Amino acid sequence: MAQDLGGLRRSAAEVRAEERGTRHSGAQPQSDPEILGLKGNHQADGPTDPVVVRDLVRAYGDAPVLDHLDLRIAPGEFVAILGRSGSGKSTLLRALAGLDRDVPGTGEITVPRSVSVVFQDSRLLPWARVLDNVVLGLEASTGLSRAEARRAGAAALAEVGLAGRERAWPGELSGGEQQRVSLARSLVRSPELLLADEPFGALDALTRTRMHGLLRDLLARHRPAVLMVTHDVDEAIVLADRVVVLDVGRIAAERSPADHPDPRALRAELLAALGVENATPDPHARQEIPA
Ligand SMILES: Nc1ncnc2c1ncn2[C@@H]1O[C@H](COP(=O)(O)OP(=O)(O)OP(=O)(O)O)[C@@H](O)[C@H]1O
Repeated sequence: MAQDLGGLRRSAAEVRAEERGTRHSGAQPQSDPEILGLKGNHQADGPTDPVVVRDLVRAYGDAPVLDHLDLRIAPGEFVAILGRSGSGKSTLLRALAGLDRDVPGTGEITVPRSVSVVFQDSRLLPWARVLDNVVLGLEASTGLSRAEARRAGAAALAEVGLAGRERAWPGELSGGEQQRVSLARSLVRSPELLLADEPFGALDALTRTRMHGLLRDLLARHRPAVLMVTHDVDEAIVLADRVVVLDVGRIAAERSPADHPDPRALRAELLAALGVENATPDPHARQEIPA
């Protein structure tokens, strides 16, 4: 048995573990029978439980990529993760998704029962029509009938502005439309936690801005907690309740845009935490983090 998780095939062990509960405890030793993540100390958390990362360590070789990291995400909270290339952003996201079984480490992660992942590339199956991509695995994971799953999938496509495109092939859609399908595929599963790894990183500026508006609307309706990795400081400020800067696997700065008195100063503070010295002076110009 396998289940689709935002485009990822998940093993039976992962699915069983997820059904049992929501708590997993760091990377597993290679010989562990439940090596595939979401294992150990499981508890049936309710829909209002936060995401908790405690003392998380991940390392490739000697150098820690995540260095005793603590992070908490409240239900419905949107946390954006910024950091230079190699600072551990994707490693953190993969740990929360339970996709880092091959990475040595320690620590504890508690996530809600229902987690969806969106990546920079939409990861749609090219040989399946749009609606089939959205509902793939949905019956098995939710207990919906085929007709109910397809109705829910069509409604999700309508929510992302793609009503009428159910029978299109992914290759017939633009990059932005493909990301909309990817969002629909995630949201139709009513996730309590949405993990997004540079979801708009491959889109042009105008499409990206439109996607920001769409995402905000969707989140206002669905209210999952969100952890989004991005290279775009302004995207983080615009979308997130809290912006966290990672530096070599540690939190170097945290800011809540809504509480910050001055957006320009906030931007400058975040860029300074990222080690960007000559920031673009115009706050409306996008500021990407150099590698
Ligand atoms: N499978 C792997 N094997 C060895 N090292 C790895 C592996 N995956 C990641 N790393 C290393 O871990 C560090 C953190 O990687 P990670 O992908 O989490 O960084 P990131 O902050 O997401 O970077 P980017 O912004 O470039 O995507 C990097 O130094 C990277 O080279």
